[in-house]
Amino acid sequence: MSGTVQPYPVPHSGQDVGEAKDALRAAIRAEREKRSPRTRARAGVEIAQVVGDLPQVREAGCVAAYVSRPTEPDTLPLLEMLAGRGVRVLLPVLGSGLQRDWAWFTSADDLQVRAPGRPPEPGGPTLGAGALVEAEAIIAPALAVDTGGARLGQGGGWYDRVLAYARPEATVVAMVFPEEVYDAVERPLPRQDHDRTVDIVATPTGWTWVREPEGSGH
Ligand SMILES: Nc1nc2c(c(=O)[nH]1)N(C=O)[C@@H](CNc1ccc(C(=O)N[C@@H](CCC(=O)O)C(=O)O)cc1)CN2
Ligand SMILES: Nc1ncnc2c1ncn2[C@@H]1O[C@H](COP(=O)(O)OP(=O)(O)OP(=O)(O)O)[C@@H](O)[C@H]1O
Repeated sequence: MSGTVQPYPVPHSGQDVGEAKDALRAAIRAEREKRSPRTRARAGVEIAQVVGDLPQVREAGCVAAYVSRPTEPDTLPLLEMLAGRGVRVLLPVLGSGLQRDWAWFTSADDLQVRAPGRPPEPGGPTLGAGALVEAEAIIAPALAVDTGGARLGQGGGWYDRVLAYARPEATVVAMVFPEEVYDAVERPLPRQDHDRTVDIVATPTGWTWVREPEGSGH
């Protein structure tokens, strides 16, 4: 057992949804700090298998993904698996602010932290925010996801904004550690109007729909 817990800070009176999100982010980040580099590396290998086997990813010619930061599940095994299959992989580029842009994954060696605190980024030409329309599957980072599709991110609103460029039928897959999947009835994640829901949550141990697939009749 990893010994990690599922934080759910009790909201106090007068706290708004944004503050509740921040309290939860802080608690989940603290749990993430406790995982060893070995656990995180193993999670990366396992989650690559899980996500790589998703039918929506197997069928995709273009996938948008991201380069993990130190406490996130490692995404490099997934990036290399997809590239090895000949899938085109879009990666976030933040530019000087938190601008939303994309560039193609070419190789692990090309990924570099280009500003302190930022995720590693590819060095190739940027393609504009709208390049996301190419992706048939979108793998998004998250701190937590609930079983109703709510996603808690790092708090920049980057994905909430950039998902406006996704094609409507693209499948959005959030990747988290198993303890970060929340029951939408017992422990719903704080949610705001601008929050974009995700379709699938993937962890190193498996994946599940968190939103009814189109045409499921529900
Ligand atoms: N791996 C990864 N890539 C991602 C995201 C993510 O959550 N994880 N994002 C999800 O949306 C976007 C980037 N979001 C970001 C949001 C905030 C900061 C940020 O505040 N950075 C601070 C330093 C923070 C630190 O040191 O930890 C800074 O730039 O000053 C950076 C990226 C796109 N790429
Ligand atoms: N579509 C949007 N348009 C304008 N502002 C937005 C939009 N989405 C998010 N924001 C703003 O971005 C900030 C962070 O949003 P939120 O807390 O939902 O981030 P997050 O989804 O956790 O982060 P990220 O997507 O970067 O991982 C909030 O102040 C919010 O008002």
